[in-house]
Amino acid sequence: MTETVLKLSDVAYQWKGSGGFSIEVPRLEANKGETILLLGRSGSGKSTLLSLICGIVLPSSGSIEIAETELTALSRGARDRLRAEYIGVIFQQFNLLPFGSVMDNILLPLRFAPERRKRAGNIANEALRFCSALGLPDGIEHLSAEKLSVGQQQRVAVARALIGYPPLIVADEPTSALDVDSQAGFLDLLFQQIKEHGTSLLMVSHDPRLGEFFDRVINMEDIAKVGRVPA
Ligand SMILES: Nc1ncnc2c1ncn2[C@@H]1O[C@H](COP(=O)(O)OP(=O)(O)OP(=O)(O)O)[C@@H](O)[C@H]1O
Repeated sequence: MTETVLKLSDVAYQWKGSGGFSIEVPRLEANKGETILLLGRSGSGKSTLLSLICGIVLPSSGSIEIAETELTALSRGARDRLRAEYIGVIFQQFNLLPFGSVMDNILLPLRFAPERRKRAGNIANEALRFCSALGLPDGIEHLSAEKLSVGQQQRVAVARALIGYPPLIVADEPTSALDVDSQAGFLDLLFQQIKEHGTSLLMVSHDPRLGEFFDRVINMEDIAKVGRVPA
């Protein structure tokens, strides 16, 4: 039987306030090991959908299951723990702690996720293994994140998302700052790592050219109905 890592049914959400953006997603699923590119124009609700999937905001109705756990039934603290255990997140701006070392940054999600920490084994060795697999230079683990180039920050963000092998990686336009060649190189590295571990990937972009790298391409307009709450 196919394992479902992510399952949304009849999800509805609206940002507060008059004229607030509203979104309805009848159905979205990701299977174990599946890579999905979610395409949509600016303002189509891609980041809002990722915030729902990550449990940062709660839908007003509907169901969101992560690794077969119903996210909407959990308290805020329990949702944060679920996210830390089961989802590796790569943000658009990478969100590294600027004064933390590369090692601190990579190990950060494990602080809040005891199971994931256990899965990672020897965590310092794992962090170094990811640095090397992602083409980062030896010794970089001691540098503070603010001293890194954009490309290096991006690789550290990937190592941080992958450590401890969460079953789902959620990435919000991680290639938007890169030229086309660097984008392909970045996706190669990311895919090598996730394919080895049967990790699922949901990546958001507005660039349809990236579609060839993914098992499935989904357009926001095909899965979501969006609008504005009348003022
Ligand atoms: N924190 C927030 N508070 C209120 N409204 C918000 C908030 N974040 C997003 N929105 C609303 O949701 C709409 C959709 O934004 P969202 O960031 O989800 O789209 P997107 O498809 O990710 O866009 P982009 O490609 O430009 O990042 C926006 O037009 C905005 O009005």
